[in-house]
Amino acid sequence: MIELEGLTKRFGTKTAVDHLSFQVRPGQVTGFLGPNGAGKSTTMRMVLGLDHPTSGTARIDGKHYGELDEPLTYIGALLEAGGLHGGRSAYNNLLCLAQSNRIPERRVAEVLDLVGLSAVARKKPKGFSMGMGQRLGIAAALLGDPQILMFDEPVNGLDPEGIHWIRNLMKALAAEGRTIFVSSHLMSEMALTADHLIVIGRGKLLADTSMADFIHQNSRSYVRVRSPQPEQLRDALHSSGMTVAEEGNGTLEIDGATTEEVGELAGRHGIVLHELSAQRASLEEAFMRMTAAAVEYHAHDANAPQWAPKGV
Ligand SMILES: Nc1ncnc2c1ncn2[C@@H]1O[C@H](COP(=O)(O)OP(=O)(O)OP(=O)(O)O)[C@@H](O)[C@H]1O
Repeated sequence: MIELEGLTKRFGTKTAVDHLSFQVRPGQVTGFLGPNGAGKSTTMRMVLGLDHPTSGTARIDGKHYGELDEPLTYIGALLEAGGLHGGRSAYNNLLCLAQSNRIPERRVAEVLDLVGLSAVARKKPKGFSMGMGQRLGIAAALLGDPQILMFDEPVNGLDPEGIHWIRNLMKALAAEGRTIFVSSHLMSEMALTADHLIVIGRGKLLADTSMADFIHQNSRSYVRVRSPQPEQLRDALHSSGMTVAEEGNGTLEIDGATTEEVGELAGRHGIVLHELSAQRASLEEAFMRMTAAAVEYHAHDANAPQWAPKGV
């Protein structure tokens, strides 16, 4: 388990992480979400003892990272800036790490096989594609067979096959009872991967919730209907007590109704429909609403937050 208590980091006058307290539990994938610059990487770096907190603590199974004997056997991490040696073969990179953590050499071949890099084990990572580099970083994280794994934006820049592979790997590791903590700035990606969500904005905790609750609370369901007789349809819907919003072009949105109810009502009144569909507002929209006030960089002339995926 990873435990944060009042974790705070200031860089000069800038507060990157602001009194964060939460726990990351075993047996599930916990998504760590927030806009660019929210403080996700800084938080992860403090968990790994790479940045020192201004105040507060980050503990791994009750200990600071520096107090762990052979830390790779407790926690493995894939950070954005990979720490691998480009001029040394993939195999030798992992072998160095294994030796400094008293991990048996046979484990190097095992993890290379696990991530599908056995065929290029003797090649140097400087010639690797982005996807192969990510796989090698994951092999390094898995080397000590740790119970806790932390991935910082692992799908950035990957092709769909690579994204699919990482997603399934994280789920499989969680199903083995491990603690998986993965950061992303994309709600849509996390919706497919995480069981639990921690959302931050400007270094502050905004939500700590199960994915199921987040979806339940934030996804609005409604019926969309389009008719060449919008006035008659609106009056019929109103008189049956439904809440209707007009979207232009004869399109109406009805909250809390089913397509059956709306279709049958239109039929009873002899109203022609050109569209009748059940809709669900995207989680990305809910996430953007939640973090809008906490987004660090806004677009110049729009109210919408700047939300460009990194590396795109
Ligand atoms: N070494 C540093 N010196 C000064 N400011 C820093 C440093 N590291 C991070 N920051 C600032 O702290 C804030 C949080 O950055 P951090 O990289 O942790 O955010 P993030 O949520 O991981 O964002 P991203 O998704 O862009 O990586 C940002 O404003 C960043 O500019």
